[in-house]
Amino acid sequence: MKAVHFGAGNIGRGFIGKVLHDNGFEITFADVNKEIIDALNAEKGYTVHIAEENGASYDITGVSGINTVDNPGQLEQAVLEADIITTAVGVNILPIIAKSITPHLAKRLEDPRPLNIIACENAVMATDALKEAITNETGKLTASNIGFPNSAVDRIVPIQKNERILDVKVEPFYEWVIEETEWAGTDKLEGPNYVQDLMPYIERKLFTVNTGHAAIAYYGRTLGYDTVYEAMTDSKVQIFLNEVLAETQDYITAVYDFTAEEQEHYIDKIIKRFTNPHLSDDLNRVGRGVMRKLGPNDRIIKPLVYLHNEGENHEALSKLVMYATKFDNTEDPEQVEMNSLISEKGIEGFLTEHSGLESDLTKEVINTM
Ligand SMILES: NC(=O)C1=CN([C@@H]2O[C@H](COP(=O)(O)OP(=O)(O)OC[C@H]3O[C@@H](n4cnc5c(N)ncnc54)[C@H](O)[C@@H]3O)[C@@H](O)[C@H]2O)C=CC1
Ligand SMILES: O=P(O)(O)OC[C@H]1O[C@](O)(CO)[C@@H](O)[C@@H]1O
Repeated sequence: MKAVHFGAGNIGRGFIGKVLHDNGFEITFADVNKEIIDALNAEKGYTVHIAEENGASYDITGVSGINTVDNPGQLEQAVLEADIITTAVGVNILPIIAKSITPHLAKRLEDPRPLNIIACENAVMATDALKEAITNETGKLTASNIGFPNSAVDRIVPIQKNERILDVKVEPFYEWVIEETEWAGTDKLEGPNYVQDLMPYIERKLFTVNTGHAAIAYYGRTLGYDTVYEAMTDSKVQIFLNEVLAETQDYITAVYDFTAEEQEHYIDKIIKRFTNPHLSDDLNRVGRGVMRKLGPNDRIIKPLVYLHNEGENHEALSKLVMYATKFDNTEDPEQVEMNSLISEKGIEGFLTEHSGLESDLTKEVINTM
């Protein structure tokens, strides 16, 4: 069984690569990072270290790399042989990945073996976005051997520097939930959970793990912290995190069938993950892509707008919007763009135009500070 995985970064190597390897796949990583691809081709393997006391280490073998900048032609053979294509590149990059896959797809689909294509990104229904970008180029795909399951991926993998460039340290917890209805073929992966309806799982994850993380990053930075672990030692951050997650709990339990008790249990588990002393996770990583994170369907604005419309408490999420607009990671191009939009249009103009907030909610958000 062969896999092509786009994005040989932290999640690619540390999470998706490990699951595919454990399922017996030979993995070809496709990436624009020459150093990583050269190392994959030289080493043919790497080690995943679990970040806990006496944590285990797992050798991932049978891997290779394609540099999609220097050798895009090598993708053809890899796609033709693939049983699965996955991505972990960042949701904004998916249209570029679509352009890499599309030229080889028709020929691959003449082969009756099932092909599943799955985007493993932090966004609601990211595979749908990848599928749309692909079908914009190919027109409607009628082959019955192709599946585009959406998925939710959850494993904290900080930016890190290791002695061996490919090795990667990951938290012990992981969850990969896949949309069963869209899966092509009968051979499923061991490890992921397959569900009929993904929305409850993806929104619960995005609006708990990722909203919570955003709260630590954006508020923690205003208090001068650099890492999640440091910020979580401050009771002000803990209190704010609890307030934010109580609000998103109201969203999750109102919109889906999770009970308050189930959600509280889920939150407890996640807060423990945020205080893992064996991981050092930079607030700049957790807060990266600030414009994406302030988008209408992302982790802050969607639950905020819902709670506002329902007349429910949304004060902590409103403050979180303001902390996000004050983030200061000028190495992130999205931060630079946001700063320039805010100086041109003001916070009010930015939140109305970019986040899609109605003017009454925009005013309310601004007045929380
Ligand atoms: N790190 C984490 O804890 C988690 C990250 N995610 C999501 O996983 C995705 C990847 O995140 P990370 O692995 O942390 O990022 P990363 O920055 O470590 O890896 C992304 C990789 O994609 C590559 N890439 C960029 N443009 C590309 C292109 N055009 N073609 C091929 N490769 C390209 C980069 O060179 C890099 O190696 C993101 O959507 C993120 O939101 C999801 C859950 C956890
Ligand atoms: O990867 P993104 O969407 O930029 O956001 C970082 C978030 O994703 C994670 O990497 C994993 O879920 C979290 O650490 C964090 O909440």
